[in-house]
Amino acid sequence: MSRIDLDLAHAYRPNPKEDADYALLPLKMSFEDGGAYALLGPSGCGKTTMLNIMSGLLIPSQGSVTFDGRDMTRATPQQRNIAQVFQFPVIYDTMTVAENLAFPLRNRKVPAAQIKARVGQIAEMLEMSHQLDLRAANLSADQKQKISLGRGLVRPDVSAVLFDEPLTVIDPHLKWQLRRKLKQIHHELKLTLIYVTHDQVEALTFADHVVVMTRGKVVQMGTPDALFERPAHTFVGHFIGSPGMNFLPASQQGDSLLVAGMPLTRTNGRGLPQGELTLGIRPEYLALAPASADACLSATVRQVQDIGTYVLVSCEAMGHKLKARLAPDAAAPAVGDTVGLRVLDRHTCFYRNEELVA
Ligand SMILES: Nc1ncnc2c1ncn2[C@@H]1O[C@H](COP(=O)(O)OP(=O)(O)OP(=O)(O)O)[C@@H](O)[C@H]1O
Repeated sequence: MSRIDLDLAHAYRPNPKEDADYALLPLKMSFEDGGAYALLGPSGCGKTTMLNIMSGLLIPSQGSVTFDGRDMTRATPQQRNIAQVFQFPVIYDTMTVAENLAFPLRNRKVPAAQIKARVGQIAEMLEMSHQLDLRAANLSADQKQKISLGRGLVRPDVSAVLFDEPLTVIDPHLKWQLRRKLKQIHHELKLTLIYVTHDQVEALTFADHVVVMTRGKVVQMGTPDALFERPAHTFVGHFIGSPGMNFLPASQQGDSLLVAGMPLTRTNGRGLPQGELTLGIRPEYLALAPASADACLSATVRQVQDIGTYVLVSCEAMGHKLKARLAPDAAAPAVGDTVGLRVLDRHTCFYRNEELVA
């Protein structure tokens, strides 16, 4: 296994001039040895480009890739010793499950006894021990993709295992089980795993560190907790969470903070910079108060939805839409009620030019 350092940019077109010409804007980041990472972002944000640059399928148009300090920018996937799992199964239909799992080890001339032990271990982890002697051709698409996952994980000596949306073809129930399973496997095998997905639940359940990307830019790399509590960029606040963060225009003027044009405090204990800001507060932290409560924004309740595990209250304040998530047993307001919204709380974040400032 290796620590992987990227210091690069990539444009598919020659002579890139503006940001939009880059599939990956200049970035500098490290993947630590033995970590479980997810690359998360919407379609087209550059996840696969980054993964292919790490695996050696693509050479970056600028900069370098190093493994444990060694320059690997132009090394082939074989030289990098990387295992890759794709969206669709890559297996041999004519072989049995055991032969498929053993294949990457046989290729490396691993002794037969070690192959048997490792194949047994991986099959057990993926709950495929009872299928080892079955021909892959006779298995369902789900089961075939499990073999692909197993083949990716079977070699203990790889620099890293890269997964590109590996659960796309998996049935939703099994998907849920496999996400957890992969996390468990990571703890047991201690391999460096890098997992591409556009699904936040998949990223947050699997990874210890999530790299959030948008429009070719890495906007935050952090633990699932950090992405939730302190989104470094408004995109992270909006993209992570269900529903995403609420945003309101704010302005610090002297010692007075205006939110959506309303003066809410006359102190600046948070050390906010003067001038225009964007206030962000997650629906989980947006508390409702009586309409007359101090330091609250007055709002009208537009919708109350019982989602089962929580109640979602949609409000409108000064023309801005906000959502609050209440506990299922909390007293919910009625549609049309006027309520106070406590938008200032220790969880409130402030942004300028989309970047977190306080
Ligand atoms: N071979 C290519 N030639 C030219 N442009 C490309 C090529 N591959 C990707 N791109 C462009 O680079 C950008 C990033 O694509 P990339 O596939 O890395 O994104 P992604 O986040 O993996 O998206 P998806 O989830 O849809 O695969 C996109 O604008 C895409 O159109």
